[in-house]
Amino acid sequence: MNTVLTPSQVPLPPASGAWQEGDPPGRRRWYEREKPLALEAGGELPGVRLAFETWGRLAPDRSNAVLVLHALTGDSHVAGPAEPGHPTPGWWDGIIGPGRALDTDRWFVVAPNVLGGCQGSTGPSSPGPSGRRWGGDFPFLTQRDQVAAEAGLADALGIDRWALVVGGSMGGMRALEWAVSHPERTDALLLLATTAAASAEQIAWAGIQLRAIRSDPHWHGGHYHDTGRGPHAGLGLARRIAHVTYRSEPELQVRFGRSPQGTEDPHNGGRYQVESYLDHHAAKLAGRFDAGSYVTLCEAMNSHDIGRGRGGVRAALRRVTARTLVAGVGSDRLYPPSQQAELAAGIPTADHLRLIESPYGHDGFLIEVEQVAALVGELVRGVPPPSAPEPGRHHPLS
Ligand SMILES: CC(=O)SCCNC(=O)CCNC(=O)[C@H](O)C(C)(C)COP(=O)(O)OP(=O)(O)OC[C@H]1O[C@@H](n2cnc3c(N)ncnc32)[C@H](O)[C@@H]1OP(=O)(O)O
Ligand SMILES: N[C@@H](CCO)C(=O)O
Repeated sequence: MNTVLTPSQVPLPPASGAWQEGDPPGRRRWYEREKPLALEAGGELPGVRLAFETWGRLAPDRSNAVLVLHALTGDSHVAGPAEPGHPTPGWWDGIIGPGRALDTDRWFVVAPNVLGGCQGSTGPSSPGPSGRRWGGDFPFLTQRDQVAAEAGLADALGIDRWALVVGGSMGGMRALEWAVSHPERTDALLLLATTAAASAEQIAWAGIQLRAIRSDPHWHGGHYHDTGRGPHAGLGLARRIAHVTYRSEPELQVRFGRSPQGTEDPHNGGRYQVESYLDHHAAKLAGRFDAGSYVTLCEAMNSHDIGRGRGGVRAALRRVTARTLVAGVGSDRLYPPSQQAELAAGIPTADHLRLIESPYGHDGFLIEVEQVAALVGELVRGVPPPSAPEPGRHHPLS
């Protein structure tokens, strides 16, 4: 039987870049899959566990469930204050909560940490079948495998269909996969700054980052978790490269220009401000994220092609029946709005393409909370209220 565990029932949290054995689990709970997960590329993954968080209460008719799917280095902590295991407030805190766009007096919001990740879900830093960490033996995953694991979580929660599935960037890939592989379980869909298939340039940027990590002498083919050292330099380099692609050229120019960092002299071994900024983001990620997970997730993103084995992208998009909004960020150079235009044109139930106005580039979908909240509001407006929970009785999952 698939099980859902509360923090006090969790026997051994998997170690990871951010969260080590013995760390307090915060408000996370865990779904444990009974059977191994059959993987798209062949083989299977045993011992699948997904960390997830929920907000609000599931209605008795289970009609008010919303699935929120995070991007590459995000996690299940979408809303709420900093807490044990999550040193920062939720990454979309302004969108989820009482009176907010996803009003938790009305909606039951579920956010899992992705399969292959390092914030409580099974990934390369988790113990494998031998009891040792998977490391470099962790299997290759696709977005479809990740969604298959999430479908198991939905089953365990008793959620037959999502009133809304929301995701940006990598989360948008999984949201789209939900709507294509489970149209009968996806009533509405919000796709932000994402694509139907990873493009050559996206694969190229991720490929360079993978090279950086694998070139680190502490990578050891992915088997570094018990060496006491990790490929932090490689991961930091990968984050620097990625972060430039996440922001826009005008933003970097206006914000940093040619300024030196403090009293440092770039003509004499010192750094420019923008270099210091990237150093900061590199160190921050290396301190909170597992390099093996980064590799697994980047490879899964590179594999993303919604049309694979489905007669191509156009045929796959025609399977979507959810009421859909697609939005891009005007200044996004990594996931350019032309990719979202393809989605909006190809999904029969999609409204016209929306553009988030932002100088921040791809990260605009994380930063422009008010505009994202307006899009969520547009999708959920008009949905009849779910049946109210009986006074004094809480659903066991809420
Ligand atoms: C720790 C966690 O659990 S994070 C939560 C999960 N993570 C995610 O969801 C990933 C998604 N999030 C992100 O990618 C990012 O955090 C974003 C997009 C939300 C950040 O966007 P912004 O708010 O615009 O941050 P910005 O790019 O301006 O960076 C600010 C940081 O740069 C630092 N900084 C700014 N200029 C400089 C400089 N010249 N030198 C060094 N550091 C600098 C700031 O001090 C600040 O540091 P802090 O974040 O440690 O407080
Ligand atoms: N900066 C974000 C967006 C990636 O698409 C992240 O690190 O998850």
